[in-house]
Amino acid sequence: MKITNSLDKSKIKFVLLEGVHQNAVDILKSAGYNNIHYYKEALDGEDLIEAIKDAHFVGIRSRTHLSAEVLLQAKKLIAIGCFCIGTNQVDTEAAKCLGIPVFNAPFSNTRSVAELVLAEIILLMRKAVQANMEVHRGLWNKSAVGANEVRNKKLGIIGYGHIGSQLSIIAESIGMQVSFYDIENKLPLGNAKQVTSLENLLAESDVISLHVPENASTKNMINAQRLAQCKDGAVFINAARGTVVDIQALADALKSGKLRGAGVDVFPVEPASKDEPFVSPLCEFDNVILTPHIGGSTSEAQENIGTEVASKFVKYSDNGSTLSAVNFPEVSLPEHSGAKRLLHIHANKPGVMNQINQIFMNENTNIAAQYLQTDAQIGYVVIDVEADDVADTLAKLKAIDGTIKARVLH
Ligand SMILES: NC(=O)C1=CN([C@@H]2O[C@H](COP(=O)(O)OP(=O)(O)OC[C@H]3O[C@@H](n4cnc5c(N)ncnc54)[C@H](O)[C@@H]3O)[C@@H](O)[C@H]2O)C=CC1
Ligand SMILES: O=C(O)CCC(=O)C(=O)O
Repeated sequence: MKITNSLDKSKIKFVLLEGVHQNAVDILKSAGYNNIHYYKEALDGEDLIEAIKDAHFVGIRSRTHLSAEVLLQAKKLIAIGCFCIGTNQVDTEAAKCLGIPVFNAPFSNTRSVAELVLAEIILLMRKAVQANMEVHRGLWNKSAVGANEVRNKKLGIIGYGHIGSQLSIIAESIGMQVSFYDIENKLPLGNAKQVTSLENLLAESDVISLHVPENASTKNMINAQRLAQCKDGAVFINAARGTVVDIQALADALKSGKLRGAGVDVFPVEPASKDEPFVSPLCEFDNVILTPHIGGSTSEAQENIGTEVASKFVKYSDNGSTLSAVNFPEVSLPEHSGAKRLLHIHANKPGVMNQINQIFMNENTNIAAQYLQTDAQIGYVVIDVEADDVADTLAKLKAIDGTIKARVLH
């Protein structure tokens, strides 16, 4: 009989929240994981803790908040998957210190966001958003005043990453002149130009679009002072994160007529479900497109994300690979047929690796391969051994001072 020592696949519990794409479920099932608990909505508070307290893998989108306190209650958690780009809804540092890698899908919905933004730019520049509201109310106000083509207009992109750079290309293809501001030096695509002053970008652009992540440097990056620096009559788009813009300052800039209009997909506080009402000072404006954080919500994007993140779960569960984890030492591993694979996550302090290797020396076990990556806080070592039964070895590894997690793979 083949001894495996590892957890039976049927016992590995996956909790998928926020209606992630069916592809994710299919991929897990085809890899032999059938213990899948699927929720259409986000969960919070006690409901969230109850759902994930004995889960090994948790998949979320942007609405579920996994704080350090919540993670501490999920004692069996092996990995988290954000079925989106942003990982700001997870305390990724706390997860790392608990030995939990966080995976995401860094590209799969970027085209969808860029397309939505482009559509909003055209509609807002044409005043078609107000026109739509007026016609719905029975008002036939046929006018060219304040309506413009986007051809030859200046688009200023803040954050020239995966989304900003794609927007740059498609906006240029319809004749816009693109400049961008980014804290990093970026290769300008097409005829785009990088500028070093955010103030100048705001002053020169007919349209401003934000594509930065949520972090300390971007919190309220667009405030009353920055909005005052914008060109009169500019269009303003935020499909990045709600915390990047002072929402009251944006409402004031719309009320005063400083801005021609805005497209806003993300908000400082977003309802956790469709049962909660949406409240915002932006609701009163006809010249503002408000969308419920749907920048990445297309069939194409969700299907790709479902495949990408579920595949990362399977890879980590079956093989131990942490490639592309956002918070964890990255190890890309070959197959381990013919060997038992032990995974050990530990505090990165002197002596731990010595103790690990000592165990194998004392047992006289042949190490077929060893892979180690560390960062300032943790070390992740993967050891392939030629042995049938590693239950004792695993117990000894778990007993080493500084061990965060240890497991053996199928
Ligand atoms: N509305 C939606 O449904 C979606 C929203 N997003 C949001 O869009 C953000 C951007 O996505 P990607 O382009 O894929 O990210 P990315 O990481 O590829 O690009 C972000 C860019 O912002 C730059 N940046 C960071 N801090 C900055 C600062 N203080 N000033 C100027 N530039 C700064 C970075 O250097 C990088 O080039 C995500 O972090 C996410 O929050 C992403 C997908 C869907
Ligand atoms: O579609 C989602 O759930 C979130 C999209 C998003 O904001 C992201 O990918 O960062």
